[in-house]
Amino acid sequence: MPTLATALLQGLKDHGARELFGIPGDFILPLFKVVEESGILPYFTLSHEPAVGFAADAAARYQSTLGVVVVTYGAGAFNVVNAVAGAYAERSPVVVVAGAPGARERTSGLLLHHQARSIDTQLAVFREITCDQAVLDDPATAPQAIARVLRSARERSLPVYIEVPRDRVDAPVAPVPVLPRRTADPDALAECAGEIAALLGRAERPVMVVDVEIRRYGLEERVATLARRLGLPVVTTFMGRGLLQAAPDVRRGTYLGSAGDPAVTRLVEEADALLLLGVILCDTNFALSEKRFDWRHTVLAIDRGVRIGHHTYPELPIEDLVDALIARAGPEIAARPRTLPPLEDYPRGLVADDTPLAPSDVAAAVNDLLDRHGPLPMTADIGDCLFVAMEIDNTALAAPGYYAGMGFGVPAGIGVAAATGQRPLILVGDGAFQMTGWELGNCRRYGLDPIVLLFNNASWEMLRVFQPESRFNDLSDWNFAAMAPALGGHGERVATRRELAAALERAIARRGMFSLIEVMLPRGATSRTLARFVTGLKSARDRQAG
Ligand SMILES: Cc1ncc(Cc2csc(CCOP(=O)(O)OP(=O)(O)O)c2C)c(N)n1
Ligand SMILES: [Mg+2]
Repeated sequence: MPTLATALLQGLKDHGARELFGIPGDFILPLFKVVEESGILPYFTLSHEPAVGFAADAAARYQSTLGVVVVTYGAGAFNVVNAVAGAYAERSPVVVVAGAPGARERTSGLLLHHQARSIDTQLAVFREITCDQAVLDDPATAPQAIARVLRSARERSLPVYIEVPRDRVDAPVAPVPVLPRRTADPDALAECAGEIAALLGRAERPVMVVDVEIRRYGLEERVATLARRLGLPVVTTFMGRGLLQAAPDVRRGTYLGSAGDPAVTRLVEEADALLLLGVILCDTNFALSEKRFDWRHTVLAIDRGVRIGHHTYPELPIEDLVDALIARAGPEIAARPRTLPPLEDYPRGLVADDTPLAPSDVAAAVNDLLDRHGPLPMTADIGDCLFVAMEIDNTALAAPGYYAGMGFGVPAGIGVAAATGQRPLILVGDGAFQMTGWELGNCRRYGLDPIVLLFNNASWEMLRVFQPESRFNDLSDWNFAAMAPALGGHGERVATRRELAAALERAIARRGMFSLIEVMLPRGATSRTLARFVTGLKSARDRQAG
């Protein structure tokens, strides 16, 4: 008969988890012992729990399955709150497995170490940033509780919380079942699909817009099929950048409103029907829209619901909707006779000369590199590096584009590398690197060799563009490249286009250790995309101020 620990780990694996990330502590030591000795799931420890959360989140995003963090009670669990909040905002199904005091400790009458206000404060905090929770204090009900919570994580593509009292780890329990996925009511699904087909059929200029949920539910291929069947051009949102990498025939670019490619912006804003699949209606996706949605001609499928006009179909999973629309659509039909904008042209052909580097040069150099060597999965942090990522040809990308929390980039790249065995390209600014970049020191023991592009402008530049008068945005130059060898990697500084191109080639050829390329940039210089974003935001604020 399994124990609570082995049943939980096997249950995570049966629900799609492929690894876990964590940092042990005395309240989780018994479980961590089983993690290590059972070998049910590969595990990776990092140096600080925020990184553990970011790594698990990115692993979930890249594999379209559950990410798992295992942390100790209190100090460990509270350290992962921000990463889980970001996962919630961006609909990434991270399972938080947190240690907790045992039954006898709870009644000892003493305040426990790592306890905040009450012993259950940890559960209370995670209730706010997870869609379902379970406290495994009763071996008789624990398997069903685990199954319920893991199904919630998969169905909602949101984080969940599982609390493991440390005196329950070895309790014998039944195996954790895998509960059947709850599908759409067939009649509601048929009615909804029929309504959408009619709406699209009446339209002359329909457009499909896609965002993160089509990756979370592994729908990219089916969505591309649907677009071909319906002859719909597809545009990604800012958050959805990197989606449909394998479907360049349907993809027409990324919608960035007034900050984006004008032809793509016109395609979306002049559409007479919009099919929004998995789209988060957030400011980073739509704050720069020059035209508000006309809900009479707009369909939004997200979070197991479908809104059409001003009515909603509840409990209608997006995967069922996409399948139903594909079934209704006729055979592949040639894209409607429309003049579609050319695919966005990304900067390429960087002349490797002694010109000092500007942020957008990095995009051109990376596009040239990937043209020569093939695609690499990318992660990006918050900062101008994320806007440079918008200038890199559509390659799979994990970045906190909506939640916008710094510190994500490097741990996320480590998570992708550890989970998938692929070699990621990590884009990060100096400010964000100061937060979590040191996690690169963990690459050596796991044999990971990411390539890190560190944008060093000795500045919180994204803040400076909005408040140039503030001197607190001036950072000092930490000379990060010089520290790379001590962390087990290779580091070099580049200041010209020639140096960057050569360093990238050397990094591609260098295997077995991380390669950190410190790109020296002047304060005040930003990418073209960030400059357009700032202009767009300022004019949007002026319009609102009226
Ligand atoms: C956890 C957290 N704390 C503060 C902030 C606020 C912020 C948003 S952008 C930024 C500056 C980033 O500096 P960096 O050097 O990394 O990149 P760049 O601007 O290109 O120079 C800050 C401090 C956010 N978003 N998240
Ligand atoms: Mg900076």
